[in-house]
Amino acid sequence: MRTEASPRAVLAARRQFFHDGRPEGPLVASLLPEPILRSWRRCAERGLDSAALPRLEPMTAQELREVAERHDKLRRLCRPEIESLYADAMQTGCVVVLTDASGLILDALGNADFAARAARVALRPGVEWGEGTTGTNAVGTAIVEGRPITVHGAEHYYDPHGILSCSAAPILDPFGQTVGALDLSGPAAVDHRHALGLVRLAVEQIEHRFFDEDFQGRRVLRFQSERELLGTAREGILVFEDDRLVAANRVGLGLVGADWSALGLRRAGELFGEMPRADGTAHLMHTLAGGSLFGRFDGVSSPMSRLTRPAGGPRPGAGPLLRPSDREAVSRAVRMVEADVPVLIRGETGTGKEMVAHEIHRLSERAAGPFVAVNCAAIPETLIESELFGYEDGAFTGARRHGHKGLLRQAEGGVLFLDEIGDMPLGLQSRLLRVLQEREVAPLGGGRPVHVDFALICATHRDLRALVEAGTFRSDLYFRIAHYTLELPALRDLEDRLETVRALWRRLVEDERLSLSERCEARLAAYRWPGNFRQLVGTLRALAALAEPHRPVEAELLPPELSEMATTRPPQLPVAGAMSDATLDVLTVEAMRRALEACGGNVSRAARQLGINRSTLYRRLFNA
Ligand SMILES: Nc1ncnc2c1ncn2[C@@H]1O[C@H](COP(=O)(O)OP(=O)(O)OP(=O)(O)O)[C@@H](O)[C@H]1O
Repeated sequence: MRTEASPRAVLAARRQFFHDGRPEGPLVASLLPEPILRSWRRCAERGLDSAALPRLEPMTAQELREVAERHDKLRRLCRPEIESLYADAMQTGCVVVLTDASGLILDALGNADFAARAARVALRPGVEWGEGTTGTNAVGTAIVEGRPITVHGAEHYYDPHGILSCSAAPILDPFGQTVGALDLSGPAAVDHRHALGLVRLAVEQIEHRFFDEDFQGRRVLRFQSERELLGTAREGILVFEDDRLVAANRVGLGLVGADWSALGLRRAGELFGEMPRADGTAHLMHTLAGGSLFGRFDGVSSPMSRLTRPAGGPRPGAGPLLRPSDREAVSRAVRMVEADVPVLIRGETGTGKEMVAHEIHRLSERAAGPFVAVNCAAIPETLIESELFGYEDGAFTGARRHGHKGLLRQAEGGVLFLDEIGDMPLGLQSRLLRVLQEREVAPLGGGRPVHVDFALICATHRDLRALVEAGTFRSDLYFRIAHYTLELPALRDLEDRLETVRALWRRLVEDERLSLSERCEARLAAYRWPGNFRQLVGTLRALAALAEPHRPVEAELLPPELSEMATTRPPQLPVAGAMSDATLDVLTVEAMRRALEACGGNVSRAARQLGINRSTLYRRLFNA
């Protein structure tokens, strides 16, 4: 990843960037590796002062113990690699560092002399090395960039960190979520040229180990182009359930030319000509793209125990992209949830409210409990009460004559997510308030109140305070649920839209041979995105489906409407009634989207299925 820059060149770039106030100066762009420059820009935009000391909030020993316990599985899975890197670190005067997904150091072991010096710049357990707080550094920047990186000496954002040379790689779980980072750090004065390679290999082993633990007895395909690599950490792994791809490692996705967005969408038959027999022995197999591989299929699917993401997090490969400031807000929200304080998420449609709620749940100590999402605007008013609070046997006749536990009780031990809370009818608001105060639910039909234990996250695109003033939302409920409000900005309000477009592309498209041209990126960044992240993600997925290796997607592929729409009002959904042209249009485009999704993003196949040609499908999806 790192293209070498001499220490002197970095110092010159540093002078120009930080001291001469010329961050766009020619030296900066020509002398610095691109990921470092991107990171400096992000830090500068956040207002971090490179000459100051980073603001640190080390944890108490008790807090650290609790965090370590929470990450017990990650630490256990990483132990063999940490031990072998430790031996190396002792000799080369380094420390091995394991962090969680936010960059919080869980373990730091190695050479005592260097560890003591490193501790002076707070490279020690209990301190967060996320890029947002600690500036450009290998751990934080690897997590933000989603790939391994070395940050050497003066490439660090903060001056005092110039004594370090660090190489880190993010650790991804089998669903493509970053769960931590592994780092090897040593003194900048010493050459650590093998550090990045060692860390990468170690992370490959760790990611491979996830599959021994979580997927016993599942339909796991292990494959490689050479038979000898089967059984090693270099083997590709894909896990199927009901024939659908549900988990993978990076090697496996790379071998079939897919990325994390394939999880949950692609079927085995769309990847391979024929699957090998599930007899645990190696067979020759062929990808649909014409490649030959050796594969071994293990295990059988058990229909009784469905595989769900551990902790019920967001759909694989589609976890939220969080800017450093959002990440901090999410960390605070996690602490709120853990302290049983309700969290309110506010943002326009498509800004990621539900994804962020999932993320808060996933990171919280309630992760092992359920995540129950209720869209208050989607359930008919006549049903919402019984759906939420449940009902006793015999409370209703007909189909609902048998009792129902209710969604509040289904969230027991986990998180209840009330989406569009602003649409909750007033009468129900009083009942909800009572439940929150008394922590008890009384089912309809006169059942005994039952104690409930759930954390509450609410979301809305409305201005709840205005609803309170208008008398349609209870003020006491508002004050109960809005102790901590997390605002998700509209995409058009982000200053770093270009960065966001690039970062999302990197997340969605694992195949590094596919890219967007600069003009295309600029057009995407300039657009207003009335549908926010949802719309941008859909657009990038469509572009990825059209992209060809080593040929950056040109802006010409974007229809002119994309930029024209930027200055117009967002299109209004048609009102119910006669089937207007606009309604037909919406339905047509929806059918196209569904077909594209069903075909795993394969535009040609979706077009064939719909009986239209590829360019029509493409044009219509973009014009939507
Ligand atoms: N931060 C993000 N990173 C990556 N993708 C995102 C992000 N936020 C949203 N998305 C994309 O947008 C889609 C919609 O997100 P989500 O349902 O969380 O939005 P929302 O704000 O709850 O929308 P609505 O108000 O319409 O329910 C997601 O499925 C995902 O593809």
